Amino acid sequence: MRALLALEDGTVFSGRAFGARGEVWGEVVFATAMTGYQEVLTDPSYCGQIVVLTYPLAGNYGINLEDNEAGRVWVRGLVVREYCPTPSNWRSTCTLAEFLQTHGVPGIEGVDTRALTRRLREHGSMRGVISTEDLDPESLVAKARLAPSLSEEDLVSEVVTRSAYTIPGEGPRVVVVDFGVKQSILRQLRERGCELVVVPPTSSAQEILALAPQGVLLSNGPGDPSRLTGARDTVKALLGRVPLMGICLGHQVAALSLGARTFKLKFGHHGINHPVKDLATGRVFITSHNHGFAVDPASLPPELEVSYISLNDGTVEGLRHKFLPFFSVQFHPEGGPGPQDAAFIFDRFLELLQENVGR
Ligand SMILES: NC(=O)CC[C@H](N)C(=O)O
Repeated sequence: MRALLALEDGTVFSGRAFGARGEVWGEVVFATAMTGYQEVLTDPSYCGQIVVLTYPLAGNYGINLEDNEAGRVWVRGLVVREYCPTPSNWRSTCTLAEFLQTHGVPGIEGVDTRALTRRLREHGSMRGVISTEDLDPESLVAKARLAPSLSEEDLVSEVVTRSAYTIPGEGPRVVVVDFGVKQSILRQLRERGCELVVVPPTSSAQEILALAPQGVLLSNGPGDPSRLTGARDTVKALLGRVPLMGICLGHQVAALSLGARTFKLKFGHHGINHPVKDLATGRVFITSHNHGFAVDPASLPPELEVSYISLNDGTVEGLRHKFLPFFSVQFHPEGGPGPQDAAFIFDRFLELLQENVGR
């Protein structure tokens, strides 16, 4: 069955449908990881986006029961060069197309993803529509132009927990403020023995402090961080009262709470081999990235310092507070997908909790 992908700049790509039938719109972004499509599809940070995989073959190792980052697919649509309907892997329980069908998400294959990626790289991320129903290119382009931008959508409230829940552990109690948390982040904290209380992002500072946490983790999540003014004020009230760590959206919200600004990157960082440099040691780490926004270094207040930068484009990739127990990373120390070379960041967080015991 034929499917079309139309972009707001008027470009239309024709391909074959796989996965669910239907029509979806979203911000079209390219992701450069060669593996890890299951983690990408289920990462709540991708809510609102149509993902183009630059690696030309998808589906060859199927879908398994262990690699989900959430209980459902969050990307709105998937674009690939070639879909493999015959997966071969001992863990595979279904095909990529079946997985997309189950979750009602359309895929389109047979697209010249190299040409598409070059266009996104030149023009920046764009709104787009995938359809298996409306095969009129002009009408689809018009729909792409009418679609809301990512910044106009309230995506965080779509993906988060409605009520708090606890994951038991023998170690320090950590409150995770859920903006769309990935399972891999919770896993990293659980492996270090933490007792986790995952709370909705609408929780107030008093509600969070009433849980007597030894630390608070601000999670990853979808959309434009500058929309989250309530969470920004909550983080401001928590700063200095409890050790804090932010990852990706959590990092951006924390920066905003300290008066910094965020801005939209042209086409974002979505991949698993992004080099970042630790400015304190000069050491370089290969890290997993998934962000379309970044903190403006010119807007940082004097009490915040940049701890990591991207070696690809100089983007701020980490922050540290000079006096208060707070640090954050824009990249993903948990991998999922991607290398866990920077998983020691979670150890740093636990050290920060220990340092602050009894304060
Ligand atoms: N993975 C994330 O938390 C992404 C943060 C934010 N939505 C961005 O695109 O920059």
